[in-house]
Amino acid sequence: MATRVRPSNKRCAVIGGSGFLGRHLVEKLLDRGYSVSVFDIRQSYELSGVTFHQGDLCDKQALLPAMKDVSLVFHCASPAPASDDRRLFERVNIQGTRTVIQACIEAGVQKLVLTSSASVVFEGTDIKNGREDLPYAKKPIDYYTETKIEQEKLVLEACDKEKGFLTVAIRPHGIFGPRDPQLVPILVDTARRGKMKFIIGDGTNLVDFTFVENVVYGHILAAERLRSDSPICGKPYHITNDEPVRFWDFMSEVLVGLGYAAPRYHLPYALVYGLALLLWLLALILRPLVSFKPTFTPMRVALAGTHHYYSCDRAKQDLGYKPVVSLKDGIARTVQSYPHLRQGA
Ligand SMILES: NC(=O)C1=CN([C@@H]2O[C@H](COP(=O)(O)OP(=O)(O)OC[C@H]3O[C@@H](n4cnc5c(N)ncnc54)[C@H](OP(=O)(O)O)[C@@H]3O)[C@@H](O)[C@H]2O)C=CC1
Ligand SMILES: CC(C)CCC[C@@H](C)[C@H]1CC[C@H]2C3=C(CC[C@]12C)[C@@]1(C)CCC(=O)C[C@@H]1CC3
Repeated sequence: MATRVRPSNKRCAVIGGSGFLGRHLVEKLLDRGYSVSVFDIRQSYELSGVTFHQGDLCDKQALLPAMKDVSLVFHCASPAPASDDRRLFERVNIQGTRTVIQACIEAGVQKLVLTSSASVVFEGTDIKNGREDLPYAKKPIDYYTETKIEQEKLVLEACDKEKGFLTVAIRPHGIFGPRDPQLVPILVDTARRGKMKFIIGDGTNLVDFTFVENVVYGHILAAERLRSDSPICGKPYHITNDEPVRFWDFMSEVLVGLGYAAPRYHLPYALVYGLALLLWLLALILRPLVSFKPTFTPMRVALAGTHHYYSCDRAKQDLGYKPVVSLKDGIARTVQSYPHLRQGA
């Protein structure tokens, strides 16, 4: 009878490892002596110590080779939140995550770490220092978040100490850093089109923005602390910079760092939200005839005009988490990493 190779605890797989967070995670895992197999729908780089497997995570047969002899899997793949494609979110984030769980169990993987999102509890109204025991949003802000909720439930419910399959979910919020494809590029694009002049509301709302290396650190701590005798099995953890900041101060610092003017004029929140809703409806109705994507979607307006920051006390206590890069340094490193997005470049 063929003996089964015992998976090395320094061999792991990163699903979504070609993406923004995934690639930072892969780089840190290599630094810490892991060998990594990446599974992603695209291959965006080459790196020694990394084996790439290209495929759709909804396809179990494609996933299995990436999990061979692997004891630990990170799942940080998702379609981009900006997409409005409900069926795609359902297929990848819900059905695909079921497939990932089945593949893990079949391949003998012992630990699964999911990248969820703090937004699973956000309904577009203020959250101040929200803890993990807040209920899931009954009215999530968009399809993306709706499917992130189902995805998190699936992964946490799959945790089974008896069977030796352990799971945990990391809930980051507003990830930023070098190579981020959405926050800074969208901000700069909005500024270049002259639309970044206005502050929505009074500008005092506090929000978490989390430097990508802190998010990576939270994932690795969770993976390394995930044992059948640890309190973290089957639980979600907020990972933030633990420095809530005024949304508009953060945006202004990034904009000014890149040579653009900071927004100055205030507009009432209700007015902008109403207009964004109207535009969104119009875009929906006209979709068969013309396709346009409004910059200020109701989701973005809600994120820009309300308080939403989260306590990471549970991560501090159970994981020994503490941010490794301050917000100030994170912003400086991010701004430096985008020379091509500077004003006049
Ligand atoms: N960015 C943020 O602020 C936050 C992100 N998150 C979560 O963090 C995770 C990583 O996000 P981020 O790095 O920003 O996103 P990215 O889009 O940069 O990375 C996701 C990766 O997954 C890939 N992917 C998408 N669909 C599939 C599929 N069917 N099969 C295999 N791979 C697929 C993407 O490919 P392609 O690009 O071709 O689609 C991409 O390479 C996600 O789960 C997201 O929900 C949570 C909170 C905040
Ligand atoms: C046009 C402007 C008013 C604002 C531009 C910045 C936004 C693109 C970002 C500000 C907060 C970000 C955020 C996310 C995406 C990018 C922002 C809207 C997420 C929705 C990404 C996915 C998540 O899971 C939650 C994030 C919350 C914060």
